[in-house]
Amino acid sequence: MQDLSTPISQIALLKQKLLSTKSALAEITDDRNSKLKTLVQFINHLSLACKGQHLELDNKLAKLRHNLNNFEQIDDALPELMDIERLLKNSYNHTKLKLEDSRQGLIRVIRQIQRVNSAPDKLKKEIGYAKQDLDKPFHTIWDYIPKVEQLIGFYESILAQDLKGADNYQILPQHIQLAKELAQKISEIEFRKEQRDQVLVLKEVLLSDISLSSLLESYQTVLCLLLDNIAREKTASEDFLYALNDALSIVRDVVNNSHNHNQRSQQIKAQLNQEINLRVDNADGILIETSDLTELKTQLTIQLSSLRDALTRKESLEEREQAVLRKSIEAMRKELANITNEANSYKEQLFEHQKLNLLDPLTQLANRAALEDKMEQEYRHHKRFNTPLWIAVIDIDHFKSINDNFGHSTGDKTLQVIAMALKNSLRESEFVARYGGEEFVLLLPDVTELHISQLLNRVREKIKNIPFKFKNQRITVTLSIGAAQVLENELCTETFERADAALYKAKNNGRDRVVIEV
Ligand SMILES: Nc1nc2c(ncn2[C@@H]2O[C@H](COP(=O)(O)OP(=O)(O)OP(=O)(O)O)[C@@H](O)[C@H]2O)c(=O)[nH]1
Repeated sequence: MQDLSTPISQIALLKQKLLSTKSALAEITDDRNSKLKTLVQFINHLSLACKGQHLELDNKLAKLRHNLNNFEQIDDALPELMDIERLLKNSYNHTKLKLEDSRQGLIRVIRQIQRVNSAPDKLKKEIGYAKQDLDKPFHTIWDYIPKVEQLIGFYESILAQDLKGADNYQILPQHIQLAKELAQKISEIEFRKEQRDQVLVLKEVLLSDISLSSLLESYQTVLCLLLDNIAREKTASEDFLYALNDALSIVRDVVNNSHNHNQRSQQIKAQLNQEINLRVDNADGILIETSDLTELKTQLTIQLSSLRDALTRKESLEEREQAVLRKSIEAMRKELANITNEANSYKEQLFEHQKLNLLDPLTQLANRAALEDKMEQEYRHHKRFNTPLWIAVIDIDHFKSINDNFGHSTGDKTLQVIAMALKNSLRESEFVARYGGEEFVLLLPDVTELHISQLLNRVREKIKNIPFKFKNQRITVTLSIGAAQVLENELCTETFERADAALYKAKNNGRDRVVIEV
């Protein structure tokens, strides 16, 4: 009998082996599935990461994602994976080239930023470090983006810095000088009453810490004010011309009417004269031809009556003529009177304007233009009669500190008081003008060398003794004065320069003094 235990045990063994093989297979399948799942996830993430960079790569990844579920083995995906690997490699090389281009671009930009002088030192240092950082190549786009952000930051800082100082940034000494000159010019121009407040504010702006934009605005405002005045003057001239034209048209019509009327009267008069002559001739004929006295009387009475009638008509014609003539003359006289009035008021306006153009509006002293006229006049007189003529240039000492400490309008009032005092300290024949700012000029004819110093020191003392009180503070205002006499063969502009040089000496020697140039 055969031993049955062996096959049974073999079957059991085989069964066991089968079971363990099954479980190994299940393990392998699980492992494969889990790897496939990981691969699918990886491909998904890769697709997402690469999306939009390379169309072919996008398509290949999408296809692989789809096929992975159908592959029996991962190995089946190998050809596609290799293909994708090739594409990824190409894409990486391309990106590397692009990144290198961008790095060079950033180096160029940073060099430009380094040229901006207005950047503060700290920022310049940071820019220098950033430039050194750019020496290393970029590996990914993430190396590139922070650098771009850094550069934008530099630009922002520089821009903010420039904008902060933009208003004052470009104000240069020559702009401040321009502002001062404009302030002086508008002080010399006579503006209309309603413009004066605006001009005062403008002057205040021009003489304080002015920005470039305010300077430009001030120029624009002055220009507008002047254009407005020119337009008004033009309108006034036009009005006058229209009035003149109207008056002339009326006079022309009157003359034409009276001429036409006169012609008609002449014709009627000629007819009347003819008629009168005819009546006289008739009377002559009747006298010769008629011998019968009664008949003669009758005929002559008829002729005389006609004659009287003609004469009466002639007389009334002449009266009418006279009346028309009187009316014409009256109309013309009236128009003439109107136009004379218009012309007078226009002349007055012009004269006032001319006068105002020669006056300094703030101090009401003669202005620089008037000084030049007067200087010419005095110079001619001096040449003709060989009389002495002195020019003195006066400058208020430390006037800026009055403006700075007490305000511009106090400065203006001080100028007005000093101007009045200067005017009052001179004789009728002497002349004072505001030359500009805080400078005045005196023309002093007929003063001897002996007396000039005395005269000018008296003026200086007079101003020094004015009890100015600003903000409850007693202030003494002093003058420096330089003077020179017109020499033989010297132009008065040359004398002026010598007087100005003397003033300079007076300032340098300590102010509050008179220096006579000899
Ligand atoms: N209030 C006022 N100030 C004026 C006018 N014109 C000029 N100024 C001011 O006069 C001052 C002149 O100043 P500076 O030329 O420096 O001379 P200063 O302060 O008088 O000093 P020294 O002449 O050296 O003694 C400036 O501050 C001008 O703004 C004006 O019409 N009104």
